[in-house]
Amino acid sequence: MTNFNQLSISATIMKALEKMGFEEATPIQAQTIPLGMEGKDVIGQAQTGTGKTAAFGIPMIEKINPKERKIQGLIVAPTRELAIQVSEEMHKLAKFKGLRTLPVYGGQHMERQIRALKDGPHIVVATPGRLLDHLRRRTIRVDNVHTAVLDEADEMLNMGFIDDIRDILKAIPEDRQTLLFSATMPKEIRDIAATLMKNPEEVKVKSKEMTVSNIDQFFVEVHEKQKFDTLTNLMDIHVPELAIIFGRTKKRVDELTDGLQARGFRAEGIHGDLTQGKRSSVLKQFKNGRIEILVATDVAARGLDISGVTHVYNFDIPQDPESYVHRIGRTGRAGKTGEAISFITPREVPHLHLIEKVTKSKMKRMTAPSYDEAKRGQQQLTVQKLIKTIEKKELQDYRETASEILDEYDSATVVAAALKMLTKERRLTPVTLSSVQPVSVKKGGKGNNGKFRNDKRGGGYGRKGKPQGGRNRKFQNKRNNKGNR
Ligand SMILES: Nc1ncnc2c1ncn2[C@@H]1O[C@H](COP(=O)(O)OP(=O)(O)OP(=O)(O)O)[C@@H](O)[C@H]1O
Ligand SMILES: [Mg+2]
Repeated sequence: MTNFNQLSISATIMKALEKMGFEEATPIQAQTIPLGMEGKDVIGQAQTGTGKTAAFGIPMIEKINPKERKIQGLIVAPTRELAIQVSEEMHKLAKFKGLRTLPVYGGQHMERQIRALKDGPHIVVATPGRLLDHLRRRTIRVDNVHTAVLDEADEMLNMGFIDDIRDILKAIPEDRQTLLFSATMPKEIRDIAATLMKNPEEVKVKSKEMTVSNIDQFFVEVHEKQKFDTLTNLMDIHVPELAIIFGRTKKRVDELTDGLQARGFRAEGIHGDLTQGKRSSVLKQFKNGRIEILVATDVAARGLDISGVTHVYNFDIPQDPESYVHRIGRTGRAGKTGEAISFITPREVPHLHLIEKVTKSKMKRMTAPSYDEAKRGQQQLTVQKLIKTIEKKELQDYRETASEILDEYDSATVVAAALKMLTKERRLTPVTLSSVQPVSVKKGGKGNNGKFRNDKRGGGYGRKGKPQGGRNRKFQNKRNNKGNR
């Protein structure tokens, strides 16, 4: 274990780390902060939830001159929610140094954003689409940027983004320092990455598996038509504190959310077709526990750090092993434990093995619970509610009626009736989802290691409307397809 004070970090950042409760540096932080502070280009790979944000954030902050009110650090992240979160973490790390950090993302009011930019932030955390819009309009100047970071680098260098990222990096002075971080880095993408950097140092935190060991991984083999009942049965038994359920498409997420609500779960969906206002409010409700289940497309798969997520359900198994790694990584963060449960239809079994092979981890078989087992789980929940009410001791007004009924019936019968009334029998609300095709292993048997997907860009990234390439052809938008997340 490495102490932060062994890493020559300046006093203002040390103060921030103390305030944030960081006692020791994580392995990726211990290995990349010194390289970053030397000015080296770094490709950093470490498992989900192991503190990559501070690993690139600290060296960036160290290099920034607070007196110069120009953008000196630029971080690009694939989704709006992640840009906001990274910006918040950077703000916490940099506040005693007096740095200003601004998130810039699609779906936000352009005029308001331009005003905030005029305020002179030192660090900007942006999504690629909106950043390019600003570069085209010349409302963001990156001539003074000396540190550029691609968070979720492999995702950003996928087919759908690569041209945008190239254009962004071309606008930044060449003598910049470039830092690329992710939990996954397929070789093909690493090769592309190297072309954008100067003699990058590669740091890969050694571990046998791509996934963290504090996530217990399970799979349930289940026919498509039984998936939904199995899901609600499982949740009645697991009783997650907070759970994320991943579905394959936006429509799927909408249907799942409706179905879960109909069965009495506090669930909301998040995907790229929702307004930014809705996306933000859903995430806020989830973070403060007002909703207990977040149903999401892959738009929520990467980077999001929400404490209290105890369970991740892959209602639909993801196509790419990388996506699997990131999705399940929403639990088991910063040393906490979590469970990941993936639903596999019988035809998807080969795909399960592919994911296990690429991620070098094993999923244990979990049997689908029976309805009776789930019903016991539901009753336990009701019992807990009942006990809470008993402990509140505000029952005086009910005692007389209670003793009257106990004169006529025995106490077990009365309690059983109360439990029945208070327990929502979920089975009584039938839910049918539109059918979907099973995922299949791609030709060649090796699968698609997360590379070169061009079928799901757009929706999650907030690019709405036409490109505005007129002013500056260099920043012409080449991508305008509608994604499925
Ligand atoms: N040294 C540390 N000590 C304690 N907690 C830390 C430390 N570094 C980071 N954390 C906390 O750990 C959590 C995960 O960090 P972070 O989001 O940076 O992980 P990540 O590696 O980027 O994960 P992902 O691959 O999912 O993006 C955050 O809540 C962060 O504040
Ligand atoms: Mg991260």
